[in-house]
Amino acid sequence: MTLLQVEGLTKSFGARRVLRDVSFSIAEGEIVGLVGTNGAGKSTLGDVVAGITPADSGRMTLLGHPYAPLSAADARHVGVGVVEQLVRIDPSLTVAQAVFRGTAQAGRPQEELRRQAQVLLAEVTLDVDPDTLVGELPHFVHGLIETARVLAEDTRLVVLDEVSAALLPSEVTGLHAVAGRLSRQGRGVLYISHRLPEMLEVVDRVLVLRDGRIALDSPSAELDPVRLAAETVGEPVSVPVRRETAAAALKDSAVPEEVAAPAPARPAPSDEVALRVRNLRVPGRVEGVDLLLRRGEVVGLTGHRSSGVREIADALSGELPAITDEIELHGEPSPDTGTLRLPAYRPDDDAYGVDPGETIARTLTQEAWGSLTDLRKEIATLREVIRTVHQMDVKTLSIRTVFGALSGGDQHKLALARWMSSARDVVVLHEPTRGLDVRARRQVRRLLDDATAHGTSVVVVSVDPDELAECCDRVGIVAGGRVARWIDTGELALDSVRERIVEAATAAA
Ligand SMILES: Nc1ncnc2c1ncn2[C@@H]1O[C@H](COP(=O)(O)OP(=O)(O)OP(=O)(O)O)[C@@H](O)[C@H]1O
Repeated sequence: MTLLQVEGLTKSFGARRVLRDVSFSIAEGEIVGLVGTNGAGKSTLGDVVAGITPADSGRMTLLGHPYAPLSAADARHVGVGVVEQLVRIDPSLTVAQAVFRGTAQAGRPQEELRRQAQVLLAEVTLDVDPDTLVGELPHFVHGLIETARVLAEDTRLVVLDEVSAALLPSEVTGLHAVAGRLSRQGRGVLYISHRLPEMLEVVDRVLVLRDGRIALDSPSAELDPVRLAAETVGEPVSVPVRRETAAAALKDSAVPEEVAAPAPARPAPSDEVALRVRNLRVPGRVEGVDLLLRRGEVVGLTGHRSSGVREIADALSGELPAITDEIELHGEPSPDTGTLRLPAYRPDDDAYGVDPGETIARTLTQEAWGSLTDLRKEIATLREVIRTVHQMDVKTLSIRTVFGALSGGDQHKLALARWMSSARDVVVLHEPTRGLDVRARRQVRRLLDDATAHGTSVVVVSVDPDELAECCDRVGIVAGGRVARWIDTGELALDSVRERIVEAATAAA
């Protein structure tokens, strides 16, 4: 039976028309994927379904009854729940309080809530004590706590907005198990994601939102990741390749040419050593890591939450005190073997360290703006802003739009572009393509290409095997505070790199 029927939805923000005549349905027990480029309107559509944002026109029915929620609470009341994309839970709550906040069970005795929370957290594969304060946990857990909260409610339809974006493959498997369970219980799931290969493993059907309309409504069995990526952007997509000729890479891949075009191959990094670290230790957490980074090289690091990968990254950027036997920078031994202070980009940090109320123009020119003294300089600066907005394909009508009104992916792209513009030498990037669509991933790769061509070397720390496969020359799998294995990505097709990373990370866990 049809659970949700959506007909002719439209939605605009000011002059920006985001949804145009959107119609689709979700059957009971169906998991429906929703994909689209950054700013295509996926979250807006999810928010309309979940009562967070009202549509301008159109109608919805839930199990055949008219459904026009006035708020998220209203939607929850009739069984529609949502895990929002950039959810930030009050850090002063305990995990158990967070799971049950706003639910019918909230008033029950604490001990009972604790026990129930434990069961729900296990279901979403979150191994934390329910008494822990939310503020003490890394940001990726917020989405999982919210998912546990949706499970605690008697939900008929769940909107999962990019919950998987920050998760390891094993955690994504856990999330998919939850979606599968909801489906077997006859509930519906609207699953929003940019991680297409993983998404195709769990959904029954896929909707592609393009130019505000449903451009494709197809059973997932008829799609593969590259074809779906091409449908998402409405043109052939580039298949990233490195250190081999682009044409050869495409010839060897199983992807038909009408949906895939090769990206220009990046030059191989030079032999010059940019950074060599011997025997890096963080007592009790990192056991002795040797790291060699050549000039212009991109090296990935990944591993399970308790593997020590985060600690290695924190030691590299000086957030954790580390001990080393030797640090060599550009062939010169560093006199100070304990101090590494590589600049690090983290998308979680205070929403990119950017004021969401500031305009795009001001965000991108934070320093230059205040010091501008002549018109020519001012024009050149604004040109540069417009160039970046175009280059990163940010969907906005004006550079005076406030940063916080941009879609999640567009915010991330601009924040990264701003950060990379001053990146020099050796830097650490955490999850540089998280939440980005296939075209935006290519733009980030171009940012990396530009930076590495100018001699910058990059350490990418990531949970996403596709991101690592696309961006890195080598990937280190971390386990037990050491790099257990290096995977050289240069000679391999993307799919095999991805497979090897997942396989090695699973074996090392
Ligand atoms: N409250 C708002 N005010 C103004 N514009 C908004 C608002 N919310 C969304 N928009 C605009 O609507 C468009 C669609 O945004 P939405 O967040 O739905 O995109 P999305 O497909 O979820 O993107 P992403 O993949 O980047 O998360 C964007 O251009 C965004 O700037």
